[in-house]
Amino acid sequence: MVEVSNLKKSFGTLEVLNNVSFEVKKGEVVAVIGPSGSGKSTMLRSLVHLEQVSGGSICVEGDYLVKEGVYTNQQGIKRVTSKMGMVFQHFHLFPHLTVRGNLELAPRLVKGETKEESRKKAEELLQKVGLADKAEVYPAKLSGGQKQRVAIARALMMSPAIMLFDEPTSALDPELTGEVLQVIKQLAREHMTMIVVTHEMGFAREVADQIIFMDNGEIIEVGTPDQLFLNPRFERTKAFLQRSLK
Ligand SMILES: Nc1ncnc2c1ncn2[C@@H]1O[C@H](COP(=O)(O)OP(=O)(O)OP(=O)(O)O)[C@@H](O)[C@H]1O
Repeated sequence: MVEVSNLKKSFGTLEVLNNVSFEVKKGEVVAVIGPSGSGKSTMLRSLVHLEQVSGGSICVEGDYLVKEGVYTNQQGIKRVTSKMGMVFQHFHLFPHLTVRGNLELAPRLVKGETKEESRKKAEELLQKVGLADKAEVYPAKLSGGQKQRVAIARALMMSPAIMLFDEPTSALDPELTGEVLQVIKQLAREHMTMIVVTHEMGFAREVADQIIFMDNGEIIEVGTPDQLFLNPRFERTKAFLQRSLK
């Protein structure tokens, strides 16, 4: 469903992605782990064209965003990026809109949905993330966990084929991470295809079909959670996990 090959990206002289390649199959949950600064966010942001890569290919459902370093046209970029919903560490909600307004804006503007259509969908999704009673509330009145659940519902409003999460719980107090992880787990049970950059090792182990371990702009090891957590062959991941879990 998602094929990434030989991605390259530098910021000035700093090489941040060095020949990153991986594949995500339909319905799969892929967790991306690795030390701070290893290029995880940059890789994820590249998929939705928030970063421009200097080489490599990104193909989603057979549609290329970039092929061997050459980007498709504007229309193609829109088509590919609209297949993906992105959730950021810091929520990025519109502060001047209510929860309902945050959810309904893009479907109305981008997809031309009617008020009735977008309202019905917003109500269903707020129910799904446990915030049916917050539709008329402004983001400032919500906890971090609630804001992130709104951000997830907002991304789902566009009916993406794949959801991307960039450290969705890193900005939350520990007692609020559970409610957000529960929503992501529910999506996994519904076979939503997802790529989740995370420092939550327990979550990665429980939910992911594949774990990608990145370090220094490279994918070092890829495997199932059991392989990465238990098999002595995956030495570098294990050393990282031991440091993280201390
Ligand atoms: N816009 C930018 N300009 C310059 N350097 C950048 C920019 N964005 C990221 N970097 C650098 O690229 C490297 C990779 O950053 P990235 O955020 O992708 O890492 P990460 O693995 O997601 O880290 P973390 O877990 O801390 O979020 C870091 O050295 C970072 O400082």
